Amino acid sequence: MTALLTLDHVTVRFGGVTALDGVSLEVHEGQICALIGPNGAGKTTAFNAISRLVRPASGEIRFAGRDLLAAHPADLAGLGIARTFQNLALWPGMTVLDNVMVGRHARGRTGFASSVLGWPGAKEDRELRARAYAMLDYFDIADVAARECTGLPFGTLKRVELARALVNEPRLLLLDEPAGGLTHGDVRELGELLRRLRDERGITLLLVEHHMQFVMGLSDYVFALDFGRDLVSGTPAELRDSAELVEAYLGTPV
Ligand SMILES: Nc1ncnc2c1ncn2[C@@H]1O[C@H](COP(=O)(O)OP(=O)(O)OP(=O)(O)O)[C@@H](O)[C@H]1O
Repeated sequence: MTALLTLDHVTVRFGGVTALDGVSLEVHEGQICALIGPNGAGKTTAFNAISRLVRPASGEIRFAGRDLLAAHPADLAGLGIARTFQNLALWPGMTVLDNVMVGRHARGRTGFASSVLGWPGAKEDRELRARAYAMLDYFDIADVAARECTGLPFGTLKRVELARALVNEPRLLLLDEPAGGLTHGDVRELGELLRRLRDERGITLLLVEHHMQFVMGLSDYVFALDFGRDLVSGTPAELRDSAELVEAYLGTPV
């Protein structure tokens, strides 16, 4: 299997705090992988390093054979990487459709303003609109396309964020706590949806998640961090009885 994403001894420091300390991991094409670990373990920092929001002090990050640390952060969408955020990063006063269309501007020639404001002239704009609708349809939320995000149920907004990330047709999707704040039923549906994304669209997924049952039921491979370091990694079956993992979570059974 080919590694799509590789972190090789990545260290990130914030002043005197070492948030990541020589972390290494490999995500293979077509896998659903999870990054787990107690609060402050460095999971979000790892995501931020991959997304080029923070710069590692040392180490390498490679994506599809390219040195990601040499790429400009604005190029990530073009390279095929998309992400969602722990706290929804949607524009509340904009419609669902416009929020999804904004996700596409990084790849098209049509600018941000013309995408959002609907300036004329754009064959590309019409195609973008059609793509955004298709994504909303895929996520079963096409009926709220014209609604403002304000006031929509949290589970729906999570789907809007997913649709926005996917409208760029990424190869790798980074999901920061996708199950956070969802109801039991929403979590189950999300799991099915993510599996379909992998199976039907070939998208590789890396998620940061605290919901252990969700992680262990969904992932092909799991990486656990603790205090910014690699703790253990393996398939959910391999990790189920991991003493290190149980200890890291202070005795909480996983
Ligand atoms: N911008 C920052 N400035 C200073 N310290 C930071 C910054 N971001 C993260 N840290 C520190 O780095 C460490 C790792 O934080 P990080 O948010 O990556 O952990 P996490 O595993 O995602 O935690 P959680 O599960 O609570 O989201 C923590 O000690 C945190 O306080």
